[in-house]
Amino acid sequence: MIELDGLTRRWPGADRAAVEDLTLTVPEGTSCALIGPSGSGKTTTLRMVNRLVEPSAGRLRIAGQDALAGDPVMLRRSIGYVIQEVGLFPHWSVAGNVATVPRLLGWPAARIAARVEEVLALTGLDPARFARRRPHELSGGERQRVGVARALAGDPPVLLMDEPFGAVDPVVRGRLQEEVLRLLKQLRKTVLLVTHDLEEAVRLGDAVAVLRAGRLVQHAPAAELLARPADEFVAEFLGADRALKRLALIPVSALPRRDARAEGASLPEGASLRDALAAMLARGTRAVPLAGGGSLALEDVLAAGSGEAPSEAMGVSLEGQQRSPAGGG
Ligand SMILES: Nc1ncnc2c1ncn2[C@@H]1O[C@H](COP(=O)(O)OP(=O)(O)OP(=O)(O)O)[C@@H](O)[C@H]1O
Repeated sequence: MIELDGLTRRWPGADRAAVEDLTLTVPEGTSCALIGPSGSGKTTTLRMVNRLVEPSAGRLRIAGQDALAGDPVMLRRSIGYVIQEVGLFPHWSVAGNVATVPRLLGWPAARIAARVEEVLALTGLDPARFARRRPHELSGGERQRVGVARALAGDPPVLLMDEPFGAVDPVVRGRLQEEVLRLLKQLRKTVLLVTHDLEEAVRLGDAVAVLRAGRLVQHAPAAELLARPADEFVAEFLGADRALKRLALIPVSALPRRDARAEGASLPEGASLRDALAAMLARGTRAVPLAGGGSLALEDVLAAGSGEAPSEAMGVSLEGQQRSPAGGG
C-alpha cells in the first residue's frame, strides 16, 4: 500500500507549489494512474514516492512504514521504477542491466542468474535470445520490456511507472499494456503510474487520479470517473467521447442477458460493450447474440454508457468476477 498524506513540493522561486497537499492511497495489489495536463505535478508526485524529489511537507507511508524516515537509497531499492527513456546502461548486457538491483541487494550469483532468467521470461523476452544483447541491439518495445524486467528483478512490492510505454508505437504499446497489466495483477504489485494517455490510464489503473495545477481534483475507479466527472475541468479533460471510453471498460457479462434472439455471429465472452455497440452499428441491428446463448440489447448498452448502471457493479465486474445483471437506473 502507498499512502500519500498532505504531500507537498515547492520548487524554489515558483509562485505556487508543484504539488499541493496531496492525499491519496493506493491499496495493496492495486494500480492508480495519475493523469492531468502538462505541468500539473504528475512526475513530481511520482518522484516524491521514491524520494528522487524530497517532499517539502506531508507524510508518505509505504507498506505501513514511514518512507520519509530512512535512507532514500535503501527506499529506492525496494521500489521498482520504470521510465519512458528506460535508462539502461548502454555497455551492459540485458542480463547485466536486469541484475542491477539484485546485485545492489547483495544476492548470491546463482540466485541473481535464476532471477534474471525468470523476469526476462515473465516480460516476454526469451533469455536465450536476449540476455547477452546490448540495449542498442533491441527494438524500442524490447527495451521497454527490459525496463519492466529490471524494475521487477528485486521483487519490490511497489512499482512506479512514468510514461512507461510513451516511446513505443501504438500497436506495440497496446500489446505491452495488456501483458504488463496481466503480469502486475498476477504478481499483486501496488502500482502508481503516470501517463498522458487517458486510454492507458483507464486500461492500467484500477483507480485514476486527476491532477490540476498540483491539486487532486478527482480520484475514482476509471468507470466511475468516466461516468461522473467531478467538474467541468475533468469532463473536458476526459473528452467528449468519454461514454465510449467507458463502454470499452465494461464487459458484456456485466449487463443482463436477454432471451430474445438476435441476428449475426455471437460476441465472445471477453467482448466489451463498445465491441457490442460496434457490432450493432455494423449490422444495423438493435441487439447482438452472445456466446453461450441470449442476447444484448441496444438500450441496455446505451444506459450503461450514460452511467445509469450502478458503478459499483461495474467496478466489481471489471475485476473479472461473475456478477448478476447491473440493470439500468
Ligand atoms: N527540478 C525542477 N525544478 C524546478 N521546477 C520544477 C522541477 N521539476 C518540475 N518543476 C515544475 O513543477 C511543476 C510540475 O512539473 P511535473 O513535471 O511534475 O508535471 P507533469 O504533470 O509531470 O508534467 P508533464 O505532463 O509535462 O510531464 C511544473 O511547473 C514544473 O515546471
